[in-house]
Amino acid sequence: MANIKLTFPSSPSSSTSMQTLLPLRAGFYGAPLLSSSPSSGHLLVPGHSSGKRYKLFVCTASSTEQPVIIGLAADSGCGKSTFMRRLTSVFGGAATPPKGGNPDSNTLISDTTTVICLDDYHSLDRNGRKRENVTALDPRANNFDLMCEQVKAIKEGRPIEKPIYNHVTGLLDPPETILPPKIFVIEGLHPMFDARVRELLDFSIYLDISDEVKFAWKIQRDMAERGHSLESIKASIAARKPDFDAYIDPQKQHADVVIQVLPTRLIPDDNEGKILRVRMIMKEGIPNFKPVYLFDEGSTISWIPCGRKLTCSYPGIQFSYGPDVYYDNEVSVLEMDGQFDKLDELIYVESHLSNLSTKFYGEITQQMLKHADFPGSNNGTGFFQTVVGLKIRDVYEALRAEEAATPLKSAKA
Ligand SMILES: Nc1ncnc2c1ncn2[C@@H]1O[C@H](COP(=O)(O)OP(=O)(O)OP(=O)(O)O)[C@@H](O)[C@H]1O
Ligand SMILES: O=C(CO)[C@H](O)[C@H](O)COP(=O)(O)O
Repeated sequence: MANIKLTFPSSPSSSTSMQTLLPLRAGFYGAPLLSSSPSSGHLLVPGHSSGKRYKLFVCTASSTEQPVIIGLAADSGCGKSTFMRRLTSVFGGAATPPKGGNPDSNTLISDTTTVICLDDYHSLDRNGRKRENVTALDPRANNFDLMCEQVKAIKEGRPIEKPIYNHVTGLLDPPETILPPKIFVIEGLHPMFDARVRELLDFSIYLDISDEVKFAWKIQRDMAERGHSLESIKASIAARKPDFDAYIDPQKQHADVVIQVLPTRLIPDDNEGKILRVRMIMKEGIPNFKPVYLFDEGSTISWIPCGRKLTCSYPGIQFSYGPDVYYDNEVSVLEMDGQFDKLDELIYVESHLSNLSTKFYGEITQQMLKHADFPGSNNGTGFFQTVVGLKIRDVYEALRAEEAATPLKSAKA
């Protein structure tokens, strides 16, 4: 059987560089790599007697990089998309659906990051769920074997043919090809449900939106923007609740960071859900992750910022910080209740926090100002989501550095 030499442009653009080809990625097509030469631009693979064609692809990730896998769990309509937009912005570049692909794809791709939505692993489409009388939250409506197999493949640097759940038609569409990126985010209902998938995550986040706030957000979006009636929104939340409690909510015990969103305590009996108390619950002892702290690490602190330095109208703003225990795990909790009026004054708060993982003074404030129009930019939801974005950058850089320090290990992995 003759070997095949695949030749590349001699001066490849940065996005099609030979150096971006991974041995493992070539192997995916049944073509184990015999040799490669970035300088002369070739890749040698064995010929195939069956006449099967090799499908050639080029990835934008660097050859020795193993993708970092991030899990983001939350119920539908709880701010996952907003969080993802903040995250991809930290790494630079906008995230867009795969070019030339299915217009109803749920995937978002930016220079460094690919975000897939786990709804794509629904094994039952809308009709199937109706027939079987199960919700999309029920594990029986989802294919965890395939999810596990494909997340593992990406982690090992191999592309996948991922199904697409079409939210417009309620049907399962033909699959799309996903190439291993530098950062692979799996977002949706169940990223931490299956222990095998959980094991593959390098970092995990759970967006924990209280029922009151979820209701307020649903009304805002589904009633104001999508024309749903109040009764139908209430009915949809009630119908999901038992499965949400059984299958989605328990995942928060596994998350490295939980962003909990609650009604404010600054206004007695507030039920508008506009002013929020947001808590960032950060697990201690997670590799490459240092919890943020206020003033003094490990102390219990309550802080009402000076009104002359941080303008905030009624009901004001209050921070607290301290150690706690969450599902038997030691955690640090940073809390912000209330909202700020002038986004640029956030620098005052930023300068009082430590372990923020910023690269320069004021980076968080700059990020927040960049996306002032995103929901939650004047309160703790946007603030803490931005902090977690920087923490993910930290995890990514630390894993890259570890890989660089042990090149043999990463080549063999
Ligand atoms: N931090 C926030 N503050 C106020 N409202 C918010 C916030 N985050 C999200 N929302 C509201 O919730 C809606 C849904 O947000 P987003 O699209 O980010 O959620 P999602 O989890 O991706 O939703 P889905 O899974 O249904 O696509 C927004 O349109 C907005 O109305
Ligand atoms: O919980 C959800 C996650 O986004 C959706 O309700 C689920 O994916 C089903 O989608 P649809 O309502 O479009 O059939």
